[in-house]
Amino acid sequence: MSYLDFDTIAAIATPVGRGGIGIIRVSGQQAVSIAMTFFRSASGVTRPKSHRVYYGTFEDGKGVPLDEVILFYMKGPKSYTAEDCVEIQSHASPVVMRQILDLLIEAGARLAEPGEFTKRAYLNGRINLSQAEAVIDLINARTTTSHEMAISMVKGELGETIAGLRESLKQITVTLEAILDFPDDVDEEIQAETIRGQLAATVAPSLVALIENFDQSDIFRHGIRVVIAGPPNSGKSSLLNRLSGQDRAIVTNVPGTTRDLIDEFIHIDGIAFQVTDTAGIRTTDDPVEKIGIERTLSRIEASDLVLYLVDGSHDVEGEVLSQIRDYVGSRQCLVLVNKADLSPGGAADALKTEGIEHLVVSVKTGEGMDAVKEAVVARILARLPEDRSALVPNRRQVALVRKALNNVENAVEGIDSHLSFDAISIDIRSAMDLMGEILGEEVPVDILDEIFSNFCIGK
Ligand SMILES: Nc1nc2c(c(=O)[nH]1)N(C=O)[C@@H](CNc1ccc(C(=O)N[C@@H](CCC(=O)O)C(=O)O)cc1)CN2
Ligand SMILES: Nc1nc2c(ncn2[C@@H]2O[C@H](COP(=O)(O)OP(=O)(O)OP(=O)(O)O)[C@@H](O)[C@H]2O)c(=O)[nH]1
Ligand SMILES: [Mg+2]
Repeated sequence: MSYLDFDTIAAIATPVGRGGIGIIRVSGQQAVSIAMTFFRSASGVTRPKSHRVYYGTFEDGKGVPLDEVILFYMKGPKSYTAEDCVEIQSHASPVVMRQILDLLIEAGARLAEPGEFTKRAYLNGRINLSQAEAVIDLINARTTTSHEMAISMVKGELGETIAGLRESLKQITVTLEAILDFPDDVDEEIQAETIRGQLAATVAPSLVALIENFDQSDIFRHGIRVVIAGPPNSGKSSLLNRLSGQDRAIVTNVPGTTRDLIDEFIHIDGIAFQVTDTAGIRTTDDPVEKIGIERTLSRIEASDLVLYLVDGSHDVEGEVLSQIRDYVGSRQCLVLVNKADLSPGGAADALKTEGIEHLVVSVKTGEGMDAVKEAVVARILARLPEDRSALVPNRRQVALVRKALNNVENAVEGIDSHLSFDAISIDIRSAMDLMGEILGEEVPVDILDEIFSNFCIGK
């Protein structure tokens, strides 16, 4: 199917609401004739030239101007969709834009589905599927880090790697077929060794690297889960408020104030964190507080990092100390000694004696808070690949990469256990097909629809 077979679509491409300028986009063979039905150029132009902008008015069916607009024409295939594209730039009044869109539809355009412009760029062969998927990640990126990941994909670097892997697998298949066709002409032992080498030393490690990049960067997508924990009254809710810059959680000097989990999303250095304030951990008979403490403990289990806060103006109880020892030994945990503005109790000394590293802070005055943020980021970055622009597949793609790795490992085992070349060839072929599916060459229609339905209308 070529782009000539598609109908002409139109949509508002900019967010709905009042603003400076809004864009209505039209794509397809009839884009120019449909747009020119209502556009009156100030200089009298009736046939716009490609990659030129024209100033004029957009008129309703009766010749009454709706708005002064700019019309921009990109002739296919040199356009976003690789089809003829016309953009009408109007004032961003929802009323005006809606009327322009309605008129375009009256003139023969169809309202575009979510993601349909990008889908056409893909169907018309301008971009591959992983690039199209990256466009949506780019739009949805909430942090500079997830934006970096998406932009490298829009550029198509992941696609190049996958295409390279597929090419290697194809070479191997060709070799295998030659062996099958002319079994007498080749030394099977030597060929099998060569193929094994390629699979184990090149193809498999590349697939493993993609999976590792996904696993390591996955926390960037949903936000890193930080739990603030510690005994009652140590200043946990105050810390949540300080980090989020909002008066989010209730703070009182009554121990046991916080009962439920309180979540806030914050950004530090372009990284998204989900910070959770929790009920102070202590032995209690209060049934409500008990449930709160159970929730604290299970949230700690699911966290990426614990900020364990103690009150520095007091001593630390033995029970608390042993809990800190447990946490520090078994997970990512940063110990904070709070209330540095008050005269010190024994907490910091007790931790020092135990050899437990900690930061001294005052949530109230803000003292030491920059060091806390730095330490949090350092702990997280330590778990990530050095190369922040490393190629990161998305969830759909990594599932296919995992399957392909499985095939490749089967093939290697097959060679080791002297399986027939026929059997090995089946695994290699299926790995090859999976690479094609990542690039979008053999994707079932329902999966395609699902991918593009995650876009917004006009993209
Ligand atoms: N007004 C406007 N701004 C926009 C877009 C758009 O479609 N319209 N974009 C989209 O949403 C993004 C830019 N992306 C684009 C990607 C490719 C092409 C394009 O025409 N590609 C052709 C020709 C390239 C060339 O002239 O060398 C090609 O790749 O063949 C245009 C925009 C962001 N800003
Ligand atoms: N002087 C001083 N007081 C603080 C500091 N941080 C918190 N506080 C006070 O300590 C008390 C307890 O603070 P919260 O933030 O409610 O403590 P919490 O750990 O959430 O307490 P629970 O919810 O009961 O577990 C409040 O009176 C705060 O104003 C600090 O850095 N210095
Ligand atoms: Mg609290």
